[in-house]
Amino acid sequence: MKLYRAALMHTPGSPFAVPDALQTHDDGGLLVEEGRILACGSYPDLRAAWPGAEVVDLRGGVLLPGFIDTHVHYPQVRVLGGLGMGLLEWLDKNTLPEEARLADDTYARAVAREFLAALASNGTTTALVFGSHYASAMDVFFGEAGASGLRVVAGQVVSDRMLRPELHTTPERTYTEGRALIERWHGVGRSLYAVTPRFSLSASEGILDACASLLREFPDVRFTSHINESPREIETVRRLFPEARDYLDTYERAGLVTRHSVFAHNVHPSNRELGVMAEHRCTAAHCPCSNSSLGSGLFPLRRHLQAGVHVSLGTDVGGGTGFSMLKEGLQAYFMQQLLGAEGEPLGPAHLLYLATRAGAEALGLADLTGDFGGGKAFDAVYLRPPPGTTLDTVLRHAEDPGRVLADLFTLGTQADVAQVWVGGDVVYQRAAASLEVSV
Ligand SMILES: O=c1[nH]c(=O)c2nc[nH]c2[nH]1
Ligand SMILES: [Zn+2]
Repeated sequence: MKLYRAALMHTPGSPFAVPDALQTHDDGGLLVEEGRILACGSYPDLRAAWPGAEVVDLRGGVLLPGFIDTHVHYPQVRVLGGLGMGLLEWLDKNTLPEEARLADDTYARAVAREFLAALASNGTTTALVFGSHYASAMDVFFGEAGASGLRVVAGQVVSDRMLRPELHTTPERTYTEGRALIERWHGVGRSLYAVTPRFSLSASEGILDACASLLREFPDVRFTSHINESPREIETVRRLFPEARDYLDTYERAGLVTRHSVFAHNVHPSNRELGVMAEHRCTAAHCPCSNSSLGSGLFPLRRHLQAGVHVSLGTDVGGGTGFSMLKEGLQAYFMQQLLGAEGEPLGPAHLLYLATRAGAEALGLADLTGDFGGGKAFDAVYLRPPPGTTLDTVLRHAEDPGRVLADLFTLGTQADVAQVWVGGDVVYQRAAASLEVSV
């Protein structure tokens, strides 16, 4: 049994629903046994109640629940930085040529390792991962994910038009390859499967129906895709699906809008779409860095909240600008500021919730991860800025926990991530002398 001692913060509830959702302990303790949290509270109280527990002294930094990235592309890590393009040009010129390279398993393995290492070193402990178009690259990915210790929900991406021929499949292969991957990987270790048509623009009704067959056969499997990202994309989908009422309807008619569905972007939804998303309790994964970089638009967070649609956060690497969920939270804040009177004012508790607990809820994993509640897995990120950095200076002068959290989102980077645990296992440790001091 270990007692981790640090300043700690988490959001067991939603700050969009309750005012005191942020819980903090300046001198906090987390009691952990076999990777599970037994108790979370003030260190002196826990120390008195469990005097025999081994103390891991992490004072000087802040312990947060591990970040949960609900939209990030495995094959795109090497093509980050493709600036100056809108979505469709960016896919065509920057991204799809790279995705085609994952046909080679050796290449795919190197990319998978880079991708998983980047998640862990940024403090992300769970991710909903948009996969590769190639089934073999997904076998490689799930194998590497198991070795990394991270929680991943991932699936083969399927498309049968409008991309490039080598990335296209058929409804039959969508079903047979998807089924084999689910049987091999869903529920194995910390991995789960997500059925993943790329977007309706690149998927015929046959492909969407094959996806629906997989979901009917494996009801516990998750679903993810893109929606309502850019005006040109939306217009193309309208032309491709003349019968559909709107973009969501292309998925809805196939039976793909469920509690297990996570739709990335949704920057330009209609009120009807928001109503249907709320009714089915699915999630919009907001990706503010990607929306800014690709010029997709300003996410209408308030309209989602007013309609009752659940919202989580995603980095959308490589349309986004990196793996940091701290940066993503800050950009979400910026975008609401830029919306003026239509923006939803976000405070540090909202940012932490969006980067952690909201993702766990989106993925149906809130009983397992997303906060430090008793019985949950010890999935955590320890942020400790190197001495002399601006964040280090600012934190020394922060007057209350809310301000500490705001400072972490404003100034925190990958360099401030000192250690990361999943289920009590260390999955990342910054190169330096060990930070664990047993007393
Ligand atoms: O941000 C995005 N990244 C992608 O790779 C993609 N594919 C379809 N639509 C997309 N949007
Ligand atoms: Zn995406």
